Amino acid sequence: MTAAVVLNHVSRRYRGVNALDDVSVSFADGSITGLLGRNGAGKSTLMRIITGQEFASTGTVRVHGRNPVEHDDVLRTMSFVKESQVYPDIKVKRVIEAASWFYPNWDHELADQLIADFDVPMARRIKKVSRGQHSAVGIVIGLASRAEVTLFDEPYLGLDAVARQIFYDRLLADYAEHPRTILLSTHLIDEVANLLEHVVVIKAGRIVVDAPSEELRGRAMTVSGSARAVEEFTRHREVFTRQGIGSLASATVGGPIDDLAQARAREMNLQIEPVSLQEFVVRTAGGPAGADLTERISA
Ligand SMILES: Nc1ncnc2c1ncn2[C@@H]1O[C@H](COP(=O)(O)OP(=O)(O)OP(=O)(O)O)[C@@H](O)[C@H]1O
Repeated sequence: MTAAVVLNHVSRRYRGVNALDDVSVSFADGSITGLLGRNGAGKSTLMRIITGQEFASTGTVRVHGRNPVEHDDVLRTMSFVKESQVYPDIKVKRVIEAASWFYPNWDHELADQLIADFDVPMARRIKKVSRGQHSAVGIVIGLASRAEVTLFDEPYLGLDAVARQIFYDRLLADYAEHPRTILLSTHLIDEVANLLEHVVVIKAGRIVVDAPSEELRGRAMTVSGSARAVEEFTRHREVFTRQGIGSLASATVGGPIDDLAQARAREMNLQIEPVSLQEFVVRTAGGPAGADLTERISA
């Protein structure tokens, strides 16, 4: 698979802050990647650098082989939807119309469908719409632009659960018909877990996980049951966390767990489940509790 976006040894320093620290990563053509990490990890900075809104202090960025800040036509192949987007004080209808002029692959039919789906108030001034409606306008533009590289940075602040599900459904349906490179940064990890083909986790400006989602599913498992059985089963395994209440216990251990061990676990009445993507990210991008797991995966 060819790479649509390639970053090589990119660092971004603000006064006293290393927002990105020697980041080398690529995003494949025709893939949906989750860009995950804690507040302040560097996700937005990475997206701003890819879309030419920010310069890297050092390192190189290429989008389809070219430097986005030097090529206006490369910028038109990218759509960047961010929660903090500021629009001029005009009607929503005009905001969407302006976007349709900018993006060469704009799909009017899809835009109309999304406007109806999200019940976007087209005649209202953009500065007067609700928080969720503001997010919906960004989503309409992000999807209808059908840009070769589409970046969603926490795109749905204020959107209710129904509207978020509509976003996921429309994104998947349109992506299936028109594959492109999609980067999605969000804190609602379990909601998007099934959408993601690839996961990149950033921690304090560094990439600590860069792997296909499928591969992550087996990397850590939770074993639970009687405290004594959990203790015995995990004795010779790598254990990341342990919890216990009375005679019950659970432990997160490194995977995968082979068939023989699975059979043994069943005999001991233990339950084995893969950790959810959200738990996985909490442990890899989190604080001291996740330190061991982080080291293992980034090694
Ligand atoms: N213009 C700026 N000036 C100074 N520091 C900045 C600037 N922009 C970002 N930073 C700092 O760089 C770091 C990374 O910020 P960034 O916005 O990329 O994080 P993020 O992962 O997107 O966080 P969140 O999930 O909260 O949106 C933070 O410590 C932030 O305070």
